[in-house]
Amino acid sequence: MSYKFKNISIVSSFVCLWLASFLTANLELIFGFLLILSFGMLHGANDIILFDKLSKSKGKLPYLLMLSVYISVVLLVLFVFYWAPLFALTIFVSGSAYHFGEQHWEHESLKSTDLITYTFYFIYGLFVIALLLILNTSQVIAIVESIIKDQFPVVAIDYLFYTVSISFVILTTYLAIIDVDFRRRIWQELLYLLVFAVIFKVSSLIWGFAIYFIFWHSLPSLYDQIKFMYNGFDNYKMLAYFKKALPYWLISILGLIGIYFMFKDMTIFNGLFFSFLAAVTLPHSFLISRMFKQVKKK
Ligand SMILES: CC1=C(/C=C/C(C)=C/C=C/C(C)=C/C=O)C(C)(C)CCC1
Repeated sequence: MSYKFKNISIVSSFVCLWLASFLTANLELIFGFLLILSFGMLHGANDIILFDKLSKSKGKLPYLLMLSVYISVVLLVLFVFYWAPLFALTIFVSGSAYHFGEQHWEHESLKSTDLITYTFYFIYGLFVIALLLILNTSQVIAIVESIIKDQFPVVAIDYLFYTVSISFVILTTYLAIIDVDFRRRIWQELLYLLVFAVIFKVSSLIWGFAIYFIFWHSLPSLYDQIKFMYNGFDNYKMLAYFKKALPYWLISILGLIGIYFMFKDMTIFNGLFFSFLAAVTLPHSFLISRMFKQVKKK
């Protein structure tokens, strides 16, 4: 993550942690969804424009073609969620893990092979997700069971957490041995992980997820995307990004409001919401990874 953002992320996290000390569970849920639906969704709302920008370097693609490819991928993921939900959930969590890790570490240019670097992105992201899940097991189980429409054992989350923790310790130790810069940074990064653990433990699942997702992922990603799309960052460029994103964002919000009023049950809504999030996250993770690679080539 660009270091410009670290201070904003840390201060915002502590403000939200302080809020958690007196907000009721219901208010945490409302504010959590407000954050996810605003900045969280916004950071993915320009994916089609990003697709355009990434493909332009190779030759122009018609807008309708890109839109159709994008919608087909989203529908395909939703279809897999319907037919093989556990498989789809596993792919979603794995893709998200890589995506979180890449956003967090991309700016650090680790001095290792591509394979180790990409594996580290994945394991770091999965460690953050596993931490969130193991500190909120009962709420997670309710949502996962609503997605897979079957029982889900708590031990699966325990196994995930312990396996990922061991892999994370091994990889981190290895990188600390071979890379001096990484060795210098790692204490600060471990401290952030401790802050995440406190946030996830004290907050409800959605509030804890929202704090990480917005302040440690979406805002830094928005900054990187604006810099990439407009060759720099200032208030005008930010506004231009928001204007472009507005129609896509509105369509998604209206769709989700529709789903909420169709079911009016928070557990079913959570299940559908995460399936929807997964359907847009997989193409999003792919596009952002391509964006980072293109920036590196420049
Ligand atoms: C919190 C949570 C889950 C994981 C959500 C993830 C991993 C979201 C990732 C979103 C991304 C990466 C969005 C785009 O940038 C589960 C496992 C569904 C269970 C219920 C609670």
